[in-house]
Amino acid sequence: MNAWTPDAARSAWAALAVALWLALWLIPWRQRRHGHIRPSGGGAQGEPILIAYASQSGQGAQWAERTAQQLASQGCAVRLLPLNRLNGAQLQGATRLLLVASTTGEGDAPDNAALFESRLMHAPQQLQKLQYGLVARGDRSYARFCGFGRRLNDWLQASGAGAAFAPLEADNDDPQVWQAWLQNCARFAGTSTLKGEAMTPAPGALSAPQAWRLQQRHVLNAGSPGAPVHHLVLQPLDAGAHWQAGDVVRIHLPAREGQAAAWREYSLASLPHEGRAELLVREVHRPDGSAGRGSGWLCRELALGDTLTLQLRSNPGFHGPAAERLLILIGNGTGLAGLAALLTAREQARHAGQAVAPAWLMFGERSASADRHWDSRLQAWRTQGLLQQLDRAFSREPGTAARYVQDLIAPQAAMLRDWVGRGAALYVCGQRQGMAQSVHRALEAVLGEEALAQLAASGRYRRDVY
Ligand SMILES: Cc1cc2nc3c(=O)[nH]c(=O)nc-3n(C[C@H](O)[C@H](O)[C@H](O)COP(=O)(O)O)c2cc1C
Repeated sequence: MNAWTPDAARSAWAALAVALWLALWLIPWRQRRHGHIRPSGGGAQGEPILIAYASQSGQGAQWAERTAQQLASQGCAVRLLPLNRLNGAQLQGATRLLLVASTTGEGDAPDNAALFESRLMHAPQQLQKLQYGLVARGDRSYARFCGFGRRLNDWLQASGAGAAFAPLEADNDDPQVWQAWLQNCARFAGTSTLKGEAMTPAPGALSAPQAWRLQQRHVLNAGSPGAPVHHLVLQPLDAGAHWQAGDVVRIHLPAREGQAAAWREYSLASLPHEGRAELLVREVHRPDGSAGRGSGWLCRELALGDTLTLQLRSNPGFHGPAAERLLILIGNGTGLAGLAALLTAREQARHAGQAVAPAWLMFGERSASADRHWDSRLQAWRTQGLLQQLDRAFSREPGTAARYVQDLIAPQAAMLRDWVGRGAALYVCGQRQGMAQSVHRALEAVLGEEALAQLAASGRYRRDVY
């Protein structure tokens, strides 16, 4: 379970967006206080219904937002917030709570709910006054389907809260579960039946499956003590593939003997104007020596020229800040792909004549001689001034030279504070366990827990970790 602040960046972004939307369209500004959303008709009395969400890539946050919009349009007072924003005292005082709980990792809580889980869910609380409704969201191809939502429901039950309706489980955006959820929420709120707007993915959230071809593949880190990292270049067979920096690709792994078809996600390192998709894929070797399903297929089995099926997935939680904002990028291993996309976007912005603020990259790998992935690319960005500062840490160097990426943070505390003081955004990409947790702690030590939480809440601290 990763450590995290009360406000995970991507869901905070979604919360800000919906708060703005609601402020503009649903309610007079003077009726909005401390996140409480009261209907313009003035029909609802008493405490607003809390709508809390746990969402990593934003789909669950969208469910919560649309639920809030629908209830507000029916005259209910609602308050929308990421789960980390709820503390024990608020919960004990609350009477009505709706929860949208997605799962990430291996049955884990999303970043914007992890703190809630670690602070509150280790033991039952006194929640006898609370009535709640819950929809758990996940993907049935994962072993721990809806793992976090199920744990949350078990804990609410153990804490004496009353389920207003049987908890629902949705395989991604399952439209039937969405309809059932909306109807249950309407009954829970005591409003007339809600409209049941179809929960199709947001425009562009997930593209239709497309055929692409494997054009190039080579190992970037020959001689590394780590597993091989492959640089893959894919070419679309048809025109019209669109994505932006921060987005991910979902690759279809065909069914084969004893194994159903599956999907695997990878960060896109390139942008569509380059006419190709670049990925970094590290070979996974299981303890029994066999190859990981996705990496084995992509790095070993697929031949150059072969076609594959993929979908492009919008990942708004990791879309870059405005080009004129200072940018601090932190990551390790194949996380460089997601960070490189953000730098490529800045390079493109500069070519388009926009003012671009400098970036600073802190990157961790194992070997100083073998693991300088994409060094020439990084050096070119330095020469262009896009990358003002490049710091690398290598963990398998002899003696005191061995450092992890998180070890780069404390020695540069003054510069980091200065950049953040001048408005820098922090983007972290790579390994969740280990790297992202340690980087988070190091950033907290330098910037302060509260300040980092504020950065997350305002969308200036974002992570794409796996
Ligand atoms: C890296 C990753 C790990 C995931 N792990 C799980 C899991 O363990 N169990 C599960 O049911 N779903 C899992 N999912 C599926 C997500 O729960 C599902 O895609 C959901 O729609 C994401 O919702 P969100 O956008 O609110 O985060 C995972 C998805 C990703 C990208």
